[in-house]
Amino acid sequence: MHTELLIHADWVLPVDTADSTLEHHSLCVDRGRISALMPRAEAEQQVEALRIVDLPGHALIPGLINAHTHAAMTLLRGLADDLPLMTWLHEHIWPAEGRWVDTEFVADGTRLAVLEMLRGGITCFNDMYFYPEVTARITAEAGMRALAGMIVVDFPTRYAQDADDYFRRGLELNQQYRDHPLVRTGFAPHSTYAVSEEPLARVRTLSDELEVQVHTHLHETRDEVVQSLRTHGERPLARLDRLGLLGPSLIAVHMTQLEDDEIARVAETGTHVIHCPESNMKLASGFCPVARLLDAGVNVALGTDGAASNNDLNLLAEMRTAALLAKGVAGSAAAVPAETALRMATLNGAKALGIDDETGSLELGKAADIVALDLRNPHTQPLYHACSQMVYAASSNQVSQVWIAGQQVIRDHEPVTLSAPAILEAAQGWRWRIDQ
Ligand SMILES: CSC[C@H]1O[C@@H](n2cnc3c(O)ncnc32)[C@H](O)[C@@H]1O
Ligand SMILES: [Zn+2]
Repeated sequence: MHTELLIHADWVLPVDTADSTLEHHSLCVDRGRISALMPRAEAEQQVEALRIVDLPGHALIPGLINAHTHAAMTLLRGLADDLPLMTWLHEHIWPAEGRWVDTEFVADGTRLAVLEMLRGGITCFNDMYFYPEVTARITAEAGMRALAGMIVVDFPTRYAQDADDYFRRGLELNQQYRDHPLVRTGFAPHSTYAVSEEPLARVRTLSDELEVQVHTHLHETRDEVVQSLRTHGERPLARLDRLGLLGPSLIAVHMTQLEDDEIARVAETGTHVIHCPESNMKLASGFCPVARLLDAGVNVALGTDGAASNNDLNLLAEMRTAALLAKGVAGSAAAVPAETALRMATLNGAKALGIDDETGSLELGKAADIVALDLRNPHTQPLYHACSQMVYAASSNQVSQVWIAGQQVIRDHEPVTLSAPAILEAAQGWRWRIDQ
């Protein structure tokens, strides 16, 4: 058998239905797709490869999927910390964005985010930010996957003047990336408090028509729910339900406030939930009841949120936090075991973004989105269980190789498609411009 690329590793965690950990296995990659997964001994006998990558002491996992972020906000990392959500947004972040966010900001911020995410094993992200056409271009240039958000908010910004303008720009983006192999688009109305019902209804109609996902902040804080009850006499989830937005196309981010009947409704409709544990803790937003959602059959994936509320874009760390926090919230050490955390960071993310036929696991025919972690570091030795080691002990600087659709984007810890020095210099420039 001939293949373009053959990767040997000590462990392969494909995120299959059995949560397998395969020892001494090899992956074949051809024309950007996984063409075989077999014991190394067999591969050495049967496979002739153009390129062989031997990774002793490494584990291979599917590319991580950051299911909620605002990539360009890397340039606001550390600008305003230790504040609750509404103070943080209204008094710091939105004024800074009003003053500074333009196409150059989004290009430089997204490049920094893409560099950080690729180095940490993230191969795909779901983004919500101004100038998504810039985010999409930078991402495609780096060879990374993304779902670029066609954003909608009620207020005018430098990006768009009114609802019609937001929709017009979003739809242009959707057309532009219709057949792109890596970048797709989805609607991204910010929240039920920043987007009124007429544009939300339009999102519903257009997302059905275009068959795209809808990505929104929902039940992030108790205050959001209280305000909605006061103003509309309904909880935000109920408003979206009334507008017909709950369903497998909805990606609901945060969901820290949920009654039992709401969990049942989310499960019944197939709505996806994105858990952002570090952002929720930092902004003191609340705790998403992850174990209860999973028990109810809800697809729960992981996101970092933006770097201004986290303050990094590290999904390996988010996996660990999610696994630990779930145990505390559920009062059960069995809540969110390591295998579940890895699934949430990979296949569940792909399901939420509607791309699980393409990525999210190391299975035959799927795109070769592959991450190799070097587990020979002192803090990941000795090794009893590769998955547990990865979730509870590994750090993102152990990511040594990353492939997306078969293209290597990180080689020996370094980016292949991006210039790190130029990106860091641009970020430094913004730091002095924004906060002299
Ligand atoms: C319309 S572009 C996205 C918008 O969302 C803001 N944002 C970043 N993080 C959060 C969060 O946790 N909750 C609500 N809004 C957030 C970001 O600053 C942009 O203005
Ligand atoms: Zn967010």
